[in-house]
Amino acid sequence: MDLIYTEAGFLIYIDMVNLKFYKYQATGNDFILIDNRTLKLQLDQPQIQKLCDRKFGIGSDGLILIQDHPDSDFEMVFYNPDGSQSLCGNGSRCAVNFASFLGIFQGSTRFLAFDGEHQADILPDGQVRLKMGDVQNVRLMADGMFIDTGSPHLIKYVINVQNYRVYDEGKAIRNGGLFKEAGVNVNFVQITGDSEIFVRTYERGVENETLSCGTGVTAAAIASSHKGLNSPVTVNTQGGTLTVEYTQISNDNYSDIYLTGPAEKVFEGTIELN
Ligand SMILES: N[C@H](CCC[C@H](N)C(=O)O)C(=O)O
Repeated sequence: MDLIYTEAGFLIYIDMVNLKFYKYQATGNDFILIDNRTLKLQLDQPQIQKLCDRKFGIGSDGLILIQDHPDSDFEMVFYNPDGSQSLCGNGSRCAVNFASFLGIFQGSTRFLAFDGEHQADILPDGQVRLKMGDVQNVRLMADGMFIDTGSPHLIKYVINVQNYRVYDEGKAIRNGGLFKEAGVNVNFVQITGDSEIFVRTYERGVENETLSCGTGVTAAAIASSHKGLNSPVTVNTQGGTLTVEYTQISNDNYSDIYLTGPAEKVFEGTIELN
């Protein structure tokens, strides 16, 4: 049973709605996007889980609602498939392209996400350049470097990332003592050049490896400044290539952080939502 507002502003109960959705992917990190500006749908965790399920639903690494906001061009509300929330870098880049498709803005935008307001530009080649929040802390831990780029990330450097047991080791760390409660995204990183890395990520809330993770590649690029790499960093992932730029102010302080890469519509459709 859902509560929604009609165009006239009436609050009505509905048993089932034919929900229009759009499917986007950003370097293989895929998302369901819904224009929620009029619908004002409030989804519960079982509905989110079902929509994101790759067998019983549409299938995705997350779900994003686009909503009006009095102080920004729009607000994006992101959910992991398990219903948990955080900033989503690749999802934000998809939301920017979707909001432009909806005619909410052209060229440059300011929108609200889980960790506050972000600015983004759609580049002439269609890639999206997203401004990330500043980073004030790089914590060296036994298991690797911990950096929060709007979602929590652990960075581990490995020799042969292509053959690494990302799922097994990522799952163990994410559910291990230190991170069991809040969870963490685990990024396995191989330095492949003077300003190039390859990143594979086990994602919290997806509870699996994803083909790329925007906040993860951002954290990995920043961590790599402690390994002698400088901005801009080319980050290759299983799903494609991204670029991370930043200004390092001090050992732990980074600002003007930008994540750039493609974000494309794959298909659109409707689904019956109970
Ligand atoms: N799973 C992450 C959120 C999505 C991160 C990733 N999809 C991205 O592009 O940043 C978490 O719960 O911290």
